[in-house]
Amino acid sequence: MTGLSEDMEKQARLLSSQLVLGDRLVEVAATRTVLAWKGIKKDKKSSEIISFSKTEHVPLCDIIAAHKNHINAESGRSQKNPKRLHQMHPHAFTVSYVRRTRRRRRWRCGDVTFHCTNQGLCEQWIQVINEQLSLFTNRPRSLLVYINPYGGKRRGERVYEQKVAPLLRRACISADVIVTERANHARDHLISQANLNEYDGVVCVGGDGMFSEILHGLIIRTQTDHRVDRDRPDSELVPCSLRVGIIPAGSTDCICFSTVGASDAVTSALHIIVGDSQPMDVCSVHHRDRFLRYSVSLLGYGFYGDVLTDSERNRRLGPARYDLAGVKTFLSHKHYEGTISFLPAENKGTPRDKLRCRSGCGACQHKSSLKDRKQREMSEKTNLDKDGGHGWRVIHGKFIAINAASMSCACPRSPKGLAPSAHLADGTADLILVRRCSHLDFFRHLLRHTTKDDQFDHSFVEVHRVRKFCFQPRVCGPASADHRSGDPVTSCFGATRPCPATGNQGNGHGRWTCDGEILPHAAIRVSVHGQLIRLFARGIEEEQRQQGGRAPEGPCSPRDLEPS
Ligand SMILES: Nc1ncnc2c1ncn2[C@@H]1O[C@H](COP(=O)(O)OP(=O)(O)OP(=O)(O)O)[C@@H](O)[C@H]1O
Repeated sequence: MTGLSEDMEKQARLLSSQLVLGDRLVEVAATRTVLAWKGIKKDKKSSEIISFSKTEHVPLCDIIAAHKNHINAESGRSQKNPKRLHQMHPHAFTVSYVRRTRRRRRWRCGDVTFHCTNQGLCEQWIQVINEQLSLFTNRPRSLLVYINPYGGKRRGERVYEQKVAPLLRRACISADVIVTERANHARDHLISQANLNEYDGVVCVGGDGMFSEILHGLIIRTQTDHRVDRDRPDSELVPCSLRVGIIPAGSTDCICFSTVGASDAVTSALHIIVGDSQPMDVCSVHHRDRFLRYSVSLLGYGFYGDVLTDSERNRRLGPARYDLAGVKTFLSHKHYEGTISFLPAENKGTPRDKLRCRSGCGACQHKSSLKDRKQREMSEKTNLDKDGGHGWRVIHGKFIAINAASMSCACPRSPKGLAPSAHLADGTADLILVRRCSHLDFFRHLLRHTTKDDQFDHSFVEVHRVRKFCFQPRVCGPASADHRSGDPVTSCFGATRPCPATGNQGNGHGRWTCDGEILPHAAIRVSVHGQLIRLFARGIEEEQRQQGGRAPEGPCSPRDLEPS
């Protein structure tokens, strides 16, 4: 194996031989972690080796599969004389692998075809590579796919058939596909019908609304199977065992963008194939002792709740409905009065610490054990503090918006997101309180979501990293006994006489949007459940800039994914 780099030499070689790649003779070696090839140029007359070209290598964890290639001409695009090549080297195999493109964080499938004269050698290569790939136990073999045919621009089925299914077939992953026939079809099927033992993961083809259905289906099914009462706000929820893949095909693909870094079906499919795993926190939302919904991205009261309520009235306008509703809600400039109580997250950084949650994020690595969680619950119960008792803080005020983000909520329009430093899986949410302010000030705050300026650097905005929070809209008449007692949790739901809505001067009830759905109650209680689900994703990768500011092309970076 002359010429291959030293550390490759050190690794146990599985197979090496001289093959033909295009018009070059190459030395090819497969080790336990990498497939490497290096070209040898020969003098045409003497057949003597005159130079070596650069070594190319693909980490084994980025290889999708190796296949016998019957049609040599397929690989003949770059060859001067494919017909002659076919006669001289009639056997060939193609290795498909994941490669980065120059477009931001998008992955594509690359192919490299090697030719040889010997059929046995060709088959040996295919066998060895596929045997090594089968040792990656994190890769799915069987998937349950739900497609929303009406999501976004109604391209879900086409996107799946044209872009995703061929890749899954190439990677030898089987898929049972269900095209949904109504809203909540996927959720109900997961809760009561799907035989989840048959699958290694669930795939959602649609937007954030469709993902929310799958999320609810999986969490509810898991809690039911483990006899957990989800109506109790303090129930310890059991994490879901199946991972979820998101193929973006909706009008809002915020969750896909925030966990993969791109809204691209092929990129998402490749993350599923290589078996990526990204844990994610989930918020449970209750009203009194009644479960309302789960949330993984944004719980928004006031401005965002009003935008969504208005946009729902104009669904026929498609994605443009959000822009229209945004302008209308901004012009109406409503504010709402209420009390927000929250339990701050200690030793978890702050929403303004500028530490971005990126692939391999240190803050999200730690998974707290059941013992840790029990200890924390105990200390929350015993540690009294001056503000509200039991470690809770209480703020009363008039707010234009109250937002709780469990992730950055990045999207192509706001690449840093609503909560730029929020983490995907650290067991906390970032609570953003925008107090009543002038129209112009609110506009400045909104504008900063699209620029590099700090959107929290305003006197009327405050942010807190929290584990739990409650909200109680302003009530008319005397406060209840619970409210007077100063216990923030009971007082959240103690007051029962809401004020009637009074137009745009505040005091009326706003509505909460929970990952794009409107909640039926304004008084809610929210708890963050750390790492309750896992996605086929790896978080947003830092872009490696080359001179000229472009991301490098080539295979994905080797990760510490070793065959087990
Ligand atoms: N077959 C179906 N018919 C009608 N509605 C469906 C169907 N399948 C799923 N849905 C519902 O459609 C809603 C929107 O789906 P999805 O998120 O995929 O698209 P979207 O265009 O991004 O919508 P949104 O922006 O409102 O989330 C989801 O809440 C889901 O419950």
